Amino acid sequence: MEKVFISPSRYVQGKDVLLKAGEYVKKIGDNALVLADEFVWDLAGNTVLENLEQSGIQTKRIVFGGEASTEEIKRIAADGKESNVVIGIGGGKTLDTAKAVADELQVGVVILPTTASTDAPTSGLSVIYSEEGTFESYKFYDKNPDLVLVDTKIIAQAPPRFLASGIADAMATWVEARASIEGRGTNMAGGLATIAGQAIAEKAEEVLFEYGLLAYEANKRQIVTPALEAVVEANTLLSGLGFESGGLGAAHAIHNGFTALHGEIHSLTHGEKVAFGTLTQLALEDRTLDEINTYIDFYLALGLPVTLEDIKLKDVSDEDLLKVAELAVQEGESIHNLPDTITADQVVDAIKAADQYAKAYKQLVGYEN
Ligand SMILES: NC(=O)c1ccc[n+]([C@@H]2O[C@H](COP(=O)([O-])OP(=O)(O)OC[C@H]3O[C@@H](n4cnc5c(N)ncnc54)[C@H](O)[C@@H]3O)[C@@H](O)[C@H]2O)c1
Ligand SMILES: [Zn+2]
Repeated sequence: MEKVFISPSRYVQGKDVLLKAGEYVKKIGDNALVLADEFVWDLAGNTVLENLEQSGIQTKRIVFGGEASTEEIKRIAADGKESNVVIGIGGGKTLDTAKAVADELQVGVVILPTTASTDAPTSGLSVIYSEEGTFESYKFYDKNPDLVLVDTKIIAQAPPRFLASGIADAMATWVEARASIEGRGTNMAGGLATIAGQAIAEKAEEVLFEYGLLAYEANKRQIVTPALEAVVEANTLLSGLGFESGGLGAAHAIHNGFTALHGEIHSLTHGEKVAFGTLTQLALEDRTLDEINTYIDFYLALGLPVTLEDIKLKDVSDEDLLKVAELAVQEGESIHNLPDTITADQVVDAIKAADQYAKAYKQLVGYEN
């Protein structure tokens, strides 16, 4: 199989870069379909819209309903017949929907994340859910976004929980890419990982261990610091390129399985569920005590969930865990990139092991919730 590496055409990051939206977007299109949810329209959308109009770009304002579902994509695409560029402003689901609409209309796409909560901004794919929020599929595109514009001032003002979630999503990147590379798995670009894909995934983890906690503190004070800039880049660019061109493994497959359960687990962010999925993958892979404890310790410092209780599954039944595991090992899931053949039974045991290891660690260090 050949090696493949893909990426967005342009990535711009810095304080107040949203105020340059018009300047950058006009190189891509002059008639924009602009998508954000109600909250993000007030937060940043209206400012961007004004800026685009000042640059002579025609705009159409769309309110995103909240789920990256096939129905929502169709509804929005029907409004975009005259547009030659789609702009998504907000969190992962808005951005995924914007990419899908742009693909449907076969026009350019610009991504303006207002949080660093996921590595969705740079990828050439969307994660599609049912209207009820259950994972359905990955939808792949011919190209990645034309432009990703990341305003660190806006991100510094978002809740720290979002940054921590993005750190968790980005911490999964190297754990999963390493497993996929060891298993000669297929990356999200449809090939083997390049040296670049591998190096970028590995660098994401290095930056996060070095600056993650400093950035989290900066975010609590809503300030932009070099550490925050580094972590926003690690969560967004390094993790985005790293997972897509490095390869996914078990953590995301297990996350996808969890989305099928009902109840309180739905109040968790994508990154929070991925954090537990990552600990589960480490247990599945037979990593050492030291290595596993390093991750648990880092996650606890960031307020991330590490046990089943933390992900609102304290009393989960074996039947539900088996359901999660069966979805995680279904055909086409990224868990099959791992070197060994993984069964649902092994996934159930790994989930319980991850839960138990974290409980033991909390007890060891006298951690109190
Ligand atoms: N396509 C990809 O490559 C990829 C990668 C990772 C994750 N994802 C997807 O991303 C989704 C998760 O995204 P998410 O975690 O960003 O959640 P989300 O998109 O579901 O929700 C984000 C929420 O945060 C709010 N928000 C946005 N900016 C804010 C700000 N600055 N301050 C306060 N609130 C703000 C929004 O109004 C929204 O309610 C999942 O569907 C996941 O599958 C996709
Ligand atoms: Zn993710």
